[in-house]
Amino acid sequence: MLSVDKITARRGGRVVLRDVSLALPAGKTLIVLGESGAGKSTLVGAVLGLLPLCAGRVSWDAAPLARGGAALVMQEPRAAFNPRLSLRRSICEPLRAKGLPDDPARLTRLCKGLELDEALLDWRPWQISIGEAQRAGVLRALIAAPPLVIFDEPLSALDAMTQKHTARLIATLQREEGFAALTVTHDLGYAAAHADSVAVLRAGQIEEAAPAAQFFTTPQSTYGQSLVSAAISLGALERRAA
Ligand SMILES: Nc1ncnc2c1ncn2[C@@H]1O[C@H](COP(=O)(O)OP(=O)(O)OP(=O)(O)O)[C@@H](O)[C@H]1O
Repeated sequence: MLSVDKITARRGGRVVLRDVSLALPAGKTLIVLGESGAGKSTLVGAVLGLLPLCAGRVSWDAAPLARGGAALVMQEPRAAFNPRLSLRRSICEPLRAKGLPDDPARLTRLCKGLELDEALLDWRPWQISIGEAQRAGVLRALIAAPPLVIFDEPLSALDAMTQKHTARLIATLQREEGFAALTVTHDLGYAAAHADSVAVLRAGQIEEAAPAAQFFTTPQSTYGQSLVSAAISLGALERRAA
């Protein structure tokens, strides 16, 4: 279980996360919603241990989150890859970082799950489509079987059809692999379809945290209510309503 306990973090001398607490059980999906500048990327950096904390603690099963214990899937699919290296080389890098041998059987299984032609792995990242690069990024995140995967706006660079397809593949793999997913997004439709729980971040603080079913039917905070009603009027919550 991921526990984020009252963390406070600064950027450029300014406090941009204050007293943030979150809990995410193994195998579940917690979606953090928030407008631009709310502190979502800072939260991701803090959970990954990339930013020093002014206060608080991030732990997995009550111990500090180990190096390699969390993997990141970034918004810009090709950013995860060194353009000079084959995808295969970059994808297997998390195994090498953990001192593990390459695992061709697992690579083949994950490629199948992500509907990614394994032959593409010998190409460079700029030679494949954005949708393929995004799935290759998910493959790289999962290859060393981290207990926690952080998705930072994972689908926003994709067109609507590719978004739906990739989201479905990720959800199936999550059921098979059992990783916890911490996903930050602006996309309430995605959150309604995939979250077990939701946290709303606003100006660096948690405005509301609730099980997804509760949040989308009876949001408690004024900001949560405005998010849900805006999403309903834009038709982004159709799937949950259906
Ligand atoms: N390196 C930095 N130096 C100073 N301030 C920063 C730095 N990085 C981020 N900030 C500020 O911290 C606040 C939170 O930024 P953050 O990137 O975490 O927000 P976000 O919710 O991820 O936004 P977006 O959705 O636009 O990516 C913002 O006000 C931002 O301007």
